[in-house]
Amino acid sequence: MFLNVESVSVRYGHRTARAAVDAVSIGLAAGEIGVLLGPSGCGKTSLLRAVAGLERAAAGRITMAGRTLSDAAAGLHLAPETRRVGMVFQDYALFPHLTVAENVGFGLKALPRAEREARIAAMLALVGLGHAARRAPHQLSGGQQQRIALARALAPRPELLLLDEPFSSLDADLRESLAQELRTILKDSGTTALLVTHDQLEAFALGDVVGVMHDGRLEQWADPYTLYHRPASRFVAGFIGHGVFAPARVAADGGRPALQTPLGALAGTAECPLPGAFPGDDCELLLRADDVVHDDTSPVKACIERKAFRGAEFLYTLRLAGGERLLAHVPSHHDHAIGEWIGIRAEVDHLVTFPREAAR
Ligand SMILES: Nc1ncnc2c1ncn2[C@@H]1O[C@H](COP(=O)(O)OP(=O)(O)OP(=O)(O)O)[C@@H](O)[C@H]1O
Repeated sequence: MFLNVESVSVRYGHRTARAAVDAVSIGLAAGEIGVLLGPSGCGKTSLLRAVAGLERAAAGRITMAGRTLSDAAAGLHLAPETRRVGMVFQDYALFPHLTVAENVGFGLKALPRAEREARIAAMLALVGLGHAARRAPHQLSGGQQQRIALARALAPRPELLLLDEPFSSLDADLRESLAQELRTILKDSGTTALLVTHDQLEAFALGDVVGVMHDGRLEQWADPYTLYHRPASRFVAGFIGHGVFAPARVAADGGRPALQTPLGALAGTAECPLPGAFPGDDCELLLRADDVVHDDTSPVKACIERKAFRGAEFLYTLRLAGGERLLAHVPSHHDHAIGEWIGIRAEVDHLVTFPREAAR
């Protein structure tokens, strides 16, 4: 791997304080985009800052392209400016008294003038703002300023680009288009990048690999498809997408093993074998809103408790006769009233089960 973060911990204050980052390991291949995702306070920014060298790792090692950047056991900690790492922060902090071109050229002072100007022009072209070179930052929109911040960070050819919530001060529409653009720019320039966000759509739009953090720990480090369809923990399953945990039981269905669920028996497949030994064969099945299909011919009926319009679809909150609650995405031309009973069935491609939690 190009970037290796090995069992890194970050602690603020006393050695015995709870770790903000607790023995986290991740790796990125050259040119890959990694995203750290998780709720506020889970430690994403602290991990990013440890990679940047802005925080000292209390334990673990960080290496990049064969160089050791941090090694807590050996007491080694390279200063941020010697790590060949570029950074883009949330508040894009362009220098207001410099032009756009001067901002982009800020880290290139050591280059001969002609080379420097060529690099500035190339970076401005990369972010689609070649025409804005002579403007002042305040003459640009928020999204344009953030693209200049990106050009400025990429100009000195960092080996790794770190981005901390780069779009959080922008409005939702702009965020989505910039996320797509950012991915194209990073891929076109072959940049290896690690980005922090709490927005899962942004993480999925950008990341080749996404890490979900919770209470300082890394719960899973995987591609977006795997995170969604094969969450490794109950926390990841609950944090990503819409879904519920339905009580289920491993039992025989006409002699074949099956999972008995409130929506009927579901058979395992070679790809998704039925779970092995749950105590008493009881477990909980993750049922995502897109695993539950509206079907008037189904014998299973559910009452609509709530519905949220999402344009192309509704997100229905449903209650079965037995009291279990489910979520379902239903095309928005199926506009049923709250309180109405509709037919539903399960269409589950991936059986994801967890041990049943006693207190639930
Ligand atoms: N400089 C600091 N001094 C003391 N504690 C800190 C410091 N920075 C962060 N923490 C604590 O470390 C934990 C992780 O914080 P961190 O900022 O890394 O989380 P985060 O996931 O990036 O959160 P957010 O999305 O809100 O920025 C939190 O409990 C936070 O209060």
